[in-house]
Amino acid sequence: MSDVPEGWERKISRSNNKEYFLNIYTKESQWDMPTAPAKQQSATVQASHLLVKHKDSRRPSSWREENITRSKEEAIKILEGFREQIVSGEKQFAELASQYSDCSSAKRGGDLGPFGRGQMQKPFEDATYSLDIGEMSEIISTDSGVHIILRTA
Ligand SMILES: Cn1nc(-c2ccccc2)cc1C(=O)N[C@H](Cc1nc2ccccc2[nH]1)C(=O)O
Repeated sequence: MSDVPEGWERKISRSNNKEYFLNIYTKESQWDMPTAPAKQQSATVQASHLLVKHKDSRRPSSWREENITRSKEEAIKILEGFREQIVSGEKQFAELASQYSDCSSAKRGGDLGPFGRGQMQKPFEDATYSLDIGEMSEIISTDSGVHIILRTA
């Protein structure tokens, strides 16, 4: 049986008895035989966010409010309040995101799913990639509004 490149482990799927390959560093798996040593950093990250839009947002409208007129300063104050409630443990991130986020991901507790570099607005991408898993960002600003980000994977 041919060996696998460095960092990969051969496994047998319990669901269909087929062979698959596990990256021992990132715990990502694939069906195809790897042809190179396993990458030690995952290409994608996963995060949830709570977005508060303002009148200068790229699209000053959301599922919560048809016409958003608050100023950026007001949006930051609102978001600071949410961040304090999360840091104190009074509220959970997903609870506040689902109720107050101006992003349509609110319906998933703010979860954006996995994404790689080049997919999200740069300030958002850089902030997420600089977080450790489980860490919450300070308030960051994009063309969409102001956000707090919780990195989840
Ligand atoms: C990037 N993205 N993913 C979703 C999403 C993901 C999962 C389930 C439902 C919606 C919504 C969006 C999105 O761009 N939403 C925009 C607001 C917004 N702008 C963002 C900029 C960066 C990251 C997330 C952002 N979300 C909107 O609703 O006006």
